[in-house]
Amino acid sequence: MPGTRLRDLSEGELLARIFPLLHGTTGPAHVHLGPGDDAAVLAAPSGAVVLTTDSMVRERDWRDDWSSGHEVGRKVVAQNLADIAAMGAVPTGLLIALAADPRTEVEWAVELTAGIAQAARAAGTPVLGGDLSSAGPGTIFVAITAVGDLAGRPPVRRDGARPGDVVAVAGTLGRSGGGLQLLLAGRGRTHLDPRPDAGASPLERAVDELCRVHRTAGEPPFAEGPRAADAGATAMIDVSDGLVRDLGRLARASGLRVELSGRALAAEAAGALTDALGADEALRQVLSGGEEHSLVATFPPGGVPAGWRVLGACVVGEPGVLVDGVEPDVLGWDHFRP
Ligand SMILES: Nc1ncnc2c1ncn2[C@@H]1O[C@H](COP(=O)(O)OP(=O)(O)OP(=O)(O)O)[C@@H](O)[C@H]1O
Ligand SMILES: Cc1ncc(C[n+]2csc(CCOP(=O)(O)O)c2C)c(N)n1
Ligand SMILES: [Mg+2]
Repeated sequence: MPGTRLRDLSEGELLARIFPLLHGTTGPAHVHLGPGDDAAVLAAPSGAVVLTTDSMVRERDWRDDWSSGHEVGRKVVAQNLADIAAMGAVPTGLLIALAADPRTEVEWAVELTAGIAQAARAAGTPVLGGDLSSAGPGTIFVAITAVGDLAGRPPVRRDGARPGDVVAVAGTLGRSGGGLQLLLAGRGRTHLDPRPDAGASPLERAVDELCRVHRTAGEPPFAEGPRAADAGATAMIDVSDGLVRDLGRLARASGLRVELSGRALAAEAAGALTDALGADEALRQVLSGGEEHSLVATFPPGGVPAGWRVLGACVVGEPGVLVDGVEPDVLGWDHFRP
């Protein structure tokens, strides 16, 4: 029913459109009760529950002329699953809250739910329920709460890094931030653009890749969180607001300085990012680009798991992040001081 708006349906009618999309996510045995009652009921396999919430707001976290509802759904799930992974945990369930202007097309809410369900299914995570509310003119607010389980592992916190530990990353850096730069500059690719065909130039393919990561968060390395925990990670965080800003949080919590290698960072900037943005802006995005939800962690020397790339080390010193001994001239994202 394209053109039908939320105000044309009752809450119950909208839920009747949404529930079938979630079928197939609620299979796991630890789900005692899924959506439909006042609350869901989950087993807590290892006696501790990991909880996080992360939301997206139209115009602040996405724009309808760039991203589809489906892409927003995938991205808001990725943000939450990355926070669960960054504790060394695996996700066991998701709750969805949606508040939207009644003029919003029903099709958009259905697409959002389909995107959420696709990402939930890919991660083997049940959608347990949620809430609906209306919002003021133009406003759409999507919040997800994620539940996770540590399977007996101790949580990997931000404050456990020790001098001498190695700093390493799983997943890419700067791609989402690079995509945002391209979209803001009018050089980006939106959900409305056709995808480049096989004959597209390397530049077109690079632009497409960066914008796709911006619109969806790409494929963050969720499974690397528990893997890093098992390998003895001493501290971990997902990169949501930019490498320097998020590592700065880890450094301050742990009371030490993180020294990054300019050479390692230049290697991160090589490829699609440099093809699309040039070397200087590519490096800036590696340092400051958020929303890609890669994982950075600290490991005792010799303990870096295969597939993680070393970026630097922890040393005794004033808490903060330096690149080749110099404080980098980047800020990263802050919602209240963009
Ligand atoms: N409104 C709030 N009320 C209570 N606690 C909050 C609130 N907002 C954030 N926090 C808590 O503050 C801490 C830092 O929040 P922040 O959102 O920066 O972390 P995060 O979830 O890792 O970030 P990101 O969403 O960027 O990955 C978290 O422990 C979070 O639970
Ligand atoms: C329209 C539009 N303008 C700006 C941005 C950039 N942006 C929004 S939130 C965020 C950091 C992560 O947030 P959180 O810490 O809440 O997970 C960034 C880099 C965007 N995505 N869309
Ligand atoms: Mg986080």
